[in-house]
Amino acid sequence: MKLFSEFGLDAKVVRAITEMGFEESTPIQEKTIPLAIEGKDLIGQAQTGTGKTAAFGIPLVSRIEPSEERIVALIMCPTRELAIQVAEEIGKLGRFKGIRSLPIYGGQDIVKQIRALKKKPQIIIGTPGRLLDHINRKTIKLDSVNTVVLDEADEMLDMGFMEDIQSILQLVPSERHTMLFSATMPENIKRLAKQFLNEPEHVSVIPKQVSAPLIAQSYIEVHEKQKFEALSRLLDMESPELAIIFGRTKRRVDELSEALQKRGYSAEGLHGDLSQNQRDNVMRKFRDGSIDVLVATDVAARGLDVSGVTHVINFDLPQDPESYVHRIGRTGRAGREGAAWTFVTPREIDHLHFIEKVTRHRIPRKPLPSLAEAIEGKQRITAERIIEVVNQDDFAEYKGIAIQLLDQYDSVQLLAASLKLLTGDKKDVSIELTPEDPLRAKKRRPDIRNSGRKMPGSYVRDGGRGQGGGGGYRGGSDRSYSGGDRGRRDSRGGYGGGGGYGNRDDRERNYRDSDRGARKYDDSRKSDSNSEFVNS
Ligand SMILES: Nc1ncnc2c1ncn2[C@@H]1O[C@H](COP(=O)(O)OP(=O)(O)OP(=O)(O)O)[C@@H](O)[C@H]1O
Ligand SMILES: [Mg+2]
Repeated sequence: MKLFSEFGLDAKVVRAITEMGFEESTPIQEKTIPLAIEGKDLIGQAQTGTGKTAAFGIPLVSRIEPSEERIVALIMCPTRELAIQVAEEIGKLGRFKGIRSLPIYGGQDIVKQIRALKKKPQIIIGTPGRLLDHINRKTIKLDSVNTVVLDEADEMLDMGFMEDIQSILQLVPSERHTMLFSATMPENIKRLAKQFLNEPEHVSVIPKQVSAPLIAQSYIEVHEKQKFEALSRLLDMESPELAIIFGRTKRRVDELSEALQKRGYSAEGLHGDLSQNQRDNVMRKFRDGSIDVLVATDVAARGLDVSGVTHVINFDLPQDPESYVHRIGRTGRAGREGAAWTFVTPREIDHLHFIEKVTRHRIPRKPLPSLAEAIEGKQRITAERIIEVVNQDDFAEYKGIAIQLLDQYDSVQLLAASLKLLTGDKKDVSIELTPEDPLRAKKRRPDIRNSGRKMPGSYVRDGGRGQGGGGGYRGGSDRSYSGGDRGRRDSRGGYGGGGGYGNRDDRERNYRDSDRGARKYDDSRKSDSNSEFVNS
């Protein structure tokens, strides 16, 4: 591995990297930094949590002069939380060099953003909806931009964002340096991406499996109605430091976070219908550990980097393999280990197998945690908490009563009773969640398989391993999930008006929310699509 001091970077940038605690580059950083500094267009693919942000951030801040007063670089991200996080990292990287960067996202006061833009940032990190809004207001001009990064490129170029991205890129001079990054890069997206790139270099450090290797993956087969019980047992048994639980819809997230709170877990929900203030609060609490459990829709699936997340639980199976890879990738980051658990209802087993095939990773089945395992887990945690307090030795004022109690009762009895009290069992609070319909795998039409057409859902790596397979998922190129159901996006809250920006920048999957208009798919996409999955 190459040390950051060996890249020939500006000393101020190296100092910033060192202060961030990085010494050695990760593989994607080692490969992309020199190319990006040269100004080479590239598609960078590497597993979740392997430092793609710095892979584009370091060359970006290296190439910009602090005296520059125009916007020269644009980074686009699919969600607000990610834009904020990436801006934070870019800010740190450019700190000593005096590079000015600014996040621009929906839900935040636009007047405040306009004021911040007057400070002449050189790098804008934004979500497409709000960016377009500023462009229309002429508060952001892109005619000096010479570098564009699409973080989570496959998500950004997927149908829900394509039009916005196209409109934005049309305003950026074509003489520019463009870089795309993601942990997943389906072939059809790669092809599409080439529209925006100039002789791109493919930099791929995806070894055998697409998902990150330090994540222990398991699934539990469970009926819809047993899911909540399974979840609370799993949380008790595993006692995560921090956990993210993914639910399929916003309603699910609301109900689930409320149910968890009732049962005594410190949980809150995150989805696109919350106000930006609420979203910021939830993220802040999760990042500083004031809550242990974040319940979220796919709005939290991509890019978020919260240290201490030891567990990801898919309460509902994700719609597609990419979503699975990104969701579980919220743990097992930066060399740390993590655990990912997925609940699968009996009718969804085929869908799980599809995810396994595409991600090339067999997910072992585990039994539902028993009540005994759950209780044992909870007791262990309470005992650990007591020992922690004992070690702190800061309870002198309790010693008097302890001596009195020990005079009258047996010590084991006393401690067991205290443990029971502290463990705080709230199992008797009854919980009722609205059931979600299962995801179903539709039978693949045999003519597609035999016609020599490539199969969907491929993750062909550069170098072409696995090319040309007739069957299976390796040789394929068209990713096709759920024809019209995927890619619905929030079309409320248009532009122009002072308020009411809605959540245009988050493409959340509102499968069941009928108040959202499903976006029409264009014909080329349709003909690409074999409708692998339908959403019942
Ligand atoms: N060279 C490095 N040494 C140590 N830690 C690093 C290094 N580069 C990045 N990190 C840390 O690794 C974590 C993951 O980085 P980052 O969020 O950029 O991953 P990513 O590849 O973009 O993941 P995702 O696909 O989920 O978006 C961050 O906490 C980051 O600070
Ligand atoms: Mg990232």
